[in-house]
Amino acid sequence: MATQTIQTATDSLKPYVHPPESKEPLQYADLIIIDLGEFDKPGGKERLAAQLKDAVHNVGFFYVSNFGLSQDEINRQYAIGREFFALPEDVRKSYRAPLEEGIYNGYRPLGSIQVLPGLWDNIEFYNIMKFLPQYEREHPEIFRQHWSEIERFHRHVHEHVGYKLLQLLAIVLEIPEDQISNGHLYESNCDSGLRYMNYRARSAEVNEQFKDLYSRGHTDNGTITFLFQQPVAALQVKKYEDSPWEWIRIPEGTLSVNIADMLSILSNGYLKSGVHRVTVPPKDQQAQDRLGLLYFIRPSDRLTLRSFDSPLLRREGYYEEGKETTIDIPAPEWTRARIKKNWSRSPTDPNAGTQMGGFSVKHFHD
Ligand SMILES: O=C(O)CCC(=O)C(=O)O
Ligand SMILES: [Fe+2]
Repeated sequence: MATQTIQTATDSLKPYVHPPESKEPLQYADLIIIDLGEFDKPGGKERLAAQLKDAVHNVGFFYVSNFGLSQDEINRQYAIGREFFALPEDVRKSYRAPLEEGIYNGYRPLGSIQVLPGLWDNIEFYNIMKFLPQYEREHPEIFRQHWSEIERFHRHVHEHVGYKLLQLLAIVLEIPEDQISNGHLYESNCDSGLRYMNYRARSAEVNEQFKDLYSRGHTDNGTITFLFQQPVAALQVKKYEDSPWEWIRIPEGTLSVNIADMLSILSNGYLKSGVHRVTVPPKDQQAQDRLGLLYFIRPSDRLTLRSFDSPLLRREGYYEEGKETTIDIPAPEWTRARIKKNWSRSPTDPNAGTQMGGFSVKHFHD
């Protein structure tokens, strides 16, 4: 995607200005940065894959730089999100997604889920699924006004950033380079999408009741998650089983990436689904709402849900002939089943999870 300024004379979108960073001394996680500018250079992919190997096996989180979107292009998406969340609640709710079917296409209202028993979340988001006829639905004017710009952004994240990372993972696993990306083609059926996300600030008393949590420790559904840079600290990662929760500070010009459950399932746990949670921001940031921008890549019905037969996994003892994981259902059904579960699980169930096709994932890690 070109880095030209898209603002036109007729464009009424007011620029988005991010709030200042926290001045508090926070323990930030040290994560590697993968420079996608190297990807097309001779030997570049192989060098990047070698650099990535430890992070995707042991941590599940890393950053990427030079991913082909300018700060201006990203900030315009934040500005669109800001306008949407400023709409009256009844208008936002009139675009509700079919959540009970496990589909995030449209609005997910504030307070949909109990974080702790009796305590409803302060999260709302709006997802735009792929720009394909099967995902069309009514959208608020603010999105329609910028529809082609959102489509370019959406496709770029999926087809350029996403495909490249899925190729690097295939190189790490020593399987054909396009094997994973072919199961995630933009034109295929899957529930990937761009998410504008808003956490409404709560009072100090309410934060205390929630044990300072915005969302509990979890791994993500789907294949891979991208989180665009913004300065309000709240996301924390648990790098290793025995490490403390550390804050994520996404450096300017980088994107945070986490490995999600499907890659962990298909690699029999070799690829680590990154464990993270969202807490109340530090004191100097907690009075304001927190606007986020994310893109979720989910597996398509073209992805065969069978363990990757990878020389690396064989060598490392993660693949045993005859004991491969095989899930005999289309991948989008798997990811929808997990979302559906959010509407039926009990907030007091510490072992909430999704089981299907002989495989299960835990919903909480805290
Ligand atoms: O808002 C964030 O920083 C992370 C959100 C998240 O973990 C999620 O939506 O799965
Ligand atoms: Fe998450």
